[in-house]
Amino acid sequence: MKELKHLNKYFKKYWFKLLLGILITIIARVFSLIMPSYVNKSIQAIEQFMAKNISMDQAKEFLFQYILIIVGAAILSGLFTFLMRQTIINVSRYIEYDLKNEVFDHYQILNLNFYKKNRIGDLMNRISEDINQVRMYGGPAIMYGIQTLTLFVCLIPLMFIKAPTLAAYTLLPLPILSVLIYQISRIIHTRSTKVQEFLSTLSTFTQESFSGVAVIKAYSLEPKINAEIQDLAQEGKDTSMDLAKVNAWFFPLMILLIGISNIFVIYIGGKQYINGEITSIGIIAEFILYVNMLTWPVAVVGWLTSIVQRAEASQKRINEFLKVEPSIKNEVTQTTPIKGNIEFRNVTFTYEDTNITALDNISFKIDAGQTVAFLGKTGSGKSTILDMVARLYDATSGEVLIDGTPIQKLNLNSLRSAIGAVPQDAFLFSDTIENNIRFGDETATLEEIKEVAKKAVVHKNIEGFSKKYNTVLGERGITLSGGQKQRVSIARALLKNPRIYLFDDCLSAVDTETEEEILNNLKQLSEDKTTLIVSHRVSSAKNADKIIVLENGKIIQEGTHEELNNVDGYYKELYLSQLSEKE
Ligand SMILES: Nc1ncnc2c1ncn2[C@@H]1O[C@H](COP(=O)(O)OP(=O)(O)OP(=O)(O)O)[C@@H](O)[C@H]1O
Repeated sequence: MKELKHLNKYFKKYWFKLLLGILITIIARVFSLIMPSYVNKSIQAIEQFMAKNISMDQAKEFLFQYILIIVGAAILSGLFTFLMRQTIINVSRYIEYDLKNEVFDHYQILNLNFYKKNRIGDLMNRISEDINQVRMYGGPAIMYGIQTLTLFVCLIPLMFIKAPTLAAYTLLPLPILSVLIYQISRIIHTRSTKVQEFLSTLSTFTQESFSGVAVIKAYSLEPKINAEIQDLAQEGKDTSMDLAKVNAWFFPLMILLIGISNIFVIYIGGKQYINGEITSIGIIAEFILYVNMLTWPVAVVGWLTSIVQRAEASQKRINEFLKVEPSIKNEVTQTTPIKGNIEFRNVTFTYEDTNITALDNISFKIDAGQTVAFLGKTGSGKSTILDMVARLYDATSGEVLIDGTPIQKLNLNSLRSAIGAVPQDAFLFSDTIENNIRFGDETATLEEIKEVAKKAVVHKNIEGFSKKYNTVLGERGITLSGGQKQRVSIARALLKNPRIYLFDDCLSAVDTETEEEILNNLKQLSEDKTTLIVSHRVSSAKNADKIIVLENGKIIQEGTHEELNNVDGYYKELYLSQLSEKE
């Protein structure tokens, strides 16, 4: 129960509803207890009439009264049962909602490293399936727990007062039932976990098959995929059959044990009646009803134990993630305006997971408003520099300064709001093109969106779609070409109108003419903004105020296009080779 303590704050938050729910549960159970004793009384009235102790009219009157009480109690018990679900189950839904928000908010503050270490499927499972298991503890477990407790506390003493020997025999098989249900629940749990795991494997496999359908078709992999799916389906069938087998035991066992208890009541009760130890057959009827009322709660004791165990295991998995501290924290509460001066002072950065030193003692300065291009072979550390400016990572040693202040001393939101980043692999959401661009500025009008799309040279493409800016992208909509995606992504950054632009190789998929046009537009728009451009093309870099060439995380060349073109080295070679390619 240690892990489930995490939920106490939510129980405190909803204490009133919870308490009300518990009270209502008790009332609902107490009303349901009225019926059996009035069934007993009704039979006794008939016995009295048969023994000619009371007249027909008196018997009818008694029966009428008792039936009214039984019906009244049943209605009230039903009404309170309804209210019980409305309170306790609602509380569990509120807790589920709060917990999902808590986990999601926490996911959002965690850094990229966290997402690299954990699989998306696992993140999703913890926020959906695990929270659902925990909800079972916060709602149904409490509700059935209180119900069972109330029933035990009220009913067992009542049974012993009415007929102690009969009570003892009636209750005898019930603990066995509880233990059996507990054992079965445990087996069901293990097997259903296997089914869940299988479903997760199956959905990952099918999702990948659909996403990679183009590759599958191009390489004629259909037979191979079909064979794999068949193996998976066979495995799925086997695990589901295992579960079905054990599930099939649940109700027959309950019915068997109820049957045994009923036989005890009839046999022992009958003998006692014959011996004159109990006065009326009504008591036997009353006890049969008690047995049936007790069976489910007794079974529930076993079931509840397994619910609590599952919830504990799930909460443990949730807590594992909740305990992960973000390595990049916002330590500054007041906003910090950003001008756009950037300085790297002896910065070294090693990726934790791969141990690759992407930047090795790098130093450079960029003044606000300058445009700087980063060139270098693949894997030389260019993207890492941009990620560090956006503080997606902190330096392993050395310092990154923005406007002369160490980056850690800036408000993280102020910093990120001042940055318009276009990543290497532009990501667009399954939404309209208009909304995808609007991410840059939620308040922008369609006209403003069109304006930036024109600057990113994608407006004409968008106008070419039948639904224009209303065209839905992604799974349910059309797929943009690589170059169109990049340009929509640039439009999004332009709309943000930030102090610092980070363009990470974002023109790689557009032809050189369009690249030229976009670069000219960017030049005008980013006149007073600090602009960092990562590229493999000299054409994207040559107009920059400064060009930095990297190799294995070190700066090997630095200067303007003219300066670097006058010395032998990486830049000049690249320029000449790209020039001859163009010709
Ligand atoms: N998230 C990451 N986790 C671990 N290692 C990484 C990560 N990102 C990059 N690296 C490694 O760091 C080094 C520098 O990568 P980086 O992406 O900065 O290079 P790049 O110059 O931008 O390359 P490209 O031109 O291919 O985009 C590479 O060796 C790469 O494998």
